[in-house]
Amino acid sequence: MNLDKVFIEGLEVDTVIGVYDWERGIRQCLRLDLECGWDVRAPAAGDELACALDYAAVAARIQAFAGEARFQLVETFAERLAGVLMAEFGIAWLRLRLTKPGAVPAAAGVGVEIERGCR
Ligand SMILES: Nc1nc2c(c(=O)[nH]1)N=C([C@H](O)[C@@H](O)CO)CN2
Repeated sequence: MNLDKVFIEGLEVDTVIGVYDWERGIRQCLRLDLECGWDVRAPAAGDELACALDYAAVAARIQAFAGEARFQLVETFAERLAGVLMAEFGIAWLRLRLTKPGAVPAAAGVGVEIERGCR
């Protein structure tokens, strides 16, 4: 079975995120890698944005979500964002990788990767 994807790679957003007191009053960077299952045959056939998954619109929604969010865990951020994107854009399947750079200084990155929905 084919699974076409629309992806956004390395999107950086600022948000309030963290479990410790010192993290509650600052904004930190999260880096997102998102893959969304989306059949591209119809948009490709018509060469029309209307039936495509508009990655610019998805990126703007992620930035707005991050701007409002105040979660403690990256798990919560990922889970809630996945729900918003699936509901608002009609995405049936997605994989979201969330990196919190610098959280563990000795590591290049730490975070979570989740996969939701049906392929
Ligand atoms: N599984 C997780 N572990 C940790 C998280 C998290 O969100 N998920 N967060 C922290 C702290 O906020 C840390 O990032 C501060 O440097 C620790 N562990």
